[in-house]
Amino acid sequence: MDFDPGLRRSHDNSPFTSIPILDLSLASPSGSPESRTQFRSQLRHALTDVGFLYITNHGVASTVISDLVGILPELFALPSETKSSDLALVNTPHFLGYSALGAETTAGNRDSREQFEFATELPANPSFTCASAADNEEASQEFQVPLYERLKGPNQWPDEAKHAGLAGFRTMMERYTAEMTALGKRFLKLVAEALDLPEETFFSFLSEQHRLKIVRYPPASGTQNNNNKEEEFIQGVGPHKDSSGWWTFLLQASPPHVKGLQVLNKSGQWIDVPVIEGSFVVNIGQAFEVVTQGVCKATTHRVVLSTLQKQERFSVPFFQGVRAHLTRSEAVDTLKMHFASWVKKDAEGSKENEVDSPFLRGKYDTWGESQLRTKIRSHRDVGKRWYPDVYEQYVGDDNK
Ligand SMILES: O=C(O)CCC(=O)C(=O)O
Ligand SMILES: [Fe+2]
Repeated sequence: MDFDPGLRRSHDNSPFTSIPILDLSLASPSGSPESRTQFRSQLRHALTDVGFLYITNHGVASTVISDLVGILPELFALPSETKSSDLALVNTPHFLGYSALGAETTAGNRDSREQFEFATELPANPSFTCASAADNEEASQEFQVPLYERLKGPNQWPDEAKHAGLAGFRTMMERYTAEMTALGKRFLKLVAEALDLPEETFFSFLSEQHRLKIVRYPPASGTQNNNNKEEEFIQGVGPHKDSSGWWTFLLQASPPHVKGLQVLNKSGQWIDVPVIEGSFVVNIGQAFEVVTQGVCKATTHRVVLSTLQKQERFSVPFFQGVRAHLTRSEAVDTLKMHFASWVKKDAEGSKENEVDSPFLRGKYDTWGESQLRTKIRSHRDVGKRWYPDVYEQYVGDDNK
């Protein structure tokens, strides 16, 4: 299927002022050739000029979404002792579990959110479970498995028998994870096509483990002097590019009047990403930017909470996992030839396609190790307890 190469020049240099909405039903194999061509060109624009888009008619059953959205308040209503002790992130080496409000900082400021992290349910690697067996066979095997494999493992599930409101939670989450895994792969085929690549090109970059966060932003309260008459904004999560996954599929799990998510355009304006019911917000992660030579950008975004709105906000980002043993040279070289002409065209007179990524700048050759470093640096209690051999090294390595 050849695509008009002229469209490669369609890079529109004006900054975006809204987020494109892509109707996945247009891309259906049973659709007309015209609608599929139209879809490809809209998707290409979103990929190369925005880095963010909504998808509608995505095929995920609405009950799978509404069941999950309905149960989220119950999850956060668990006693704080249960959240911060029984389900705490520090309980396991997999960075799965609960982080309390204020535990995270982004862009130098404290975020105002609490969250549970879950992932595709996987068994813990057996070679890491015999910690003290220094001279037996299993222990010698331990050295053959990279430490980052320890990021994979089982979830910490709340006890549904003890908390009636959470009945069915695990089933709902597993169903949601399976649906998002499948949607993610369907979507990557469309992305590959829109970039003139064979449809399965991006599958070889994926991991078996995808991660999801369930996030709650509490209602914002203003400073005492202001008496809440003037609008102030509190940082829900500070400006960042998504660094932990290949692509992010975000469910804004609050009603449309609850605002918060914003995306930065090239002129430095923050563009609102309002809730559109029945949609997912989809955005590019940094590894994808590296592999596409900067043609598809990971775009900066943030969540701000208005002191006038005073409403809690829920969201569920699904981070499609990147294969942990992906090396820097593989990431950079695999599609270099394909994107070379795109890069040249866009680079005329500008440095727009230069990629600045912690993975490329860092000392560690694999994606897994670079992720492990980032996670240990942001959750030092987990690092100290479970990764004592590399803790000092990672914490001392700033990689600015
Ligand atoms: O809560 C949101 O809407 C966005 C969250 C986000 O950007 C993230 O966790 O990476
Ligand atoms: Fe994000």
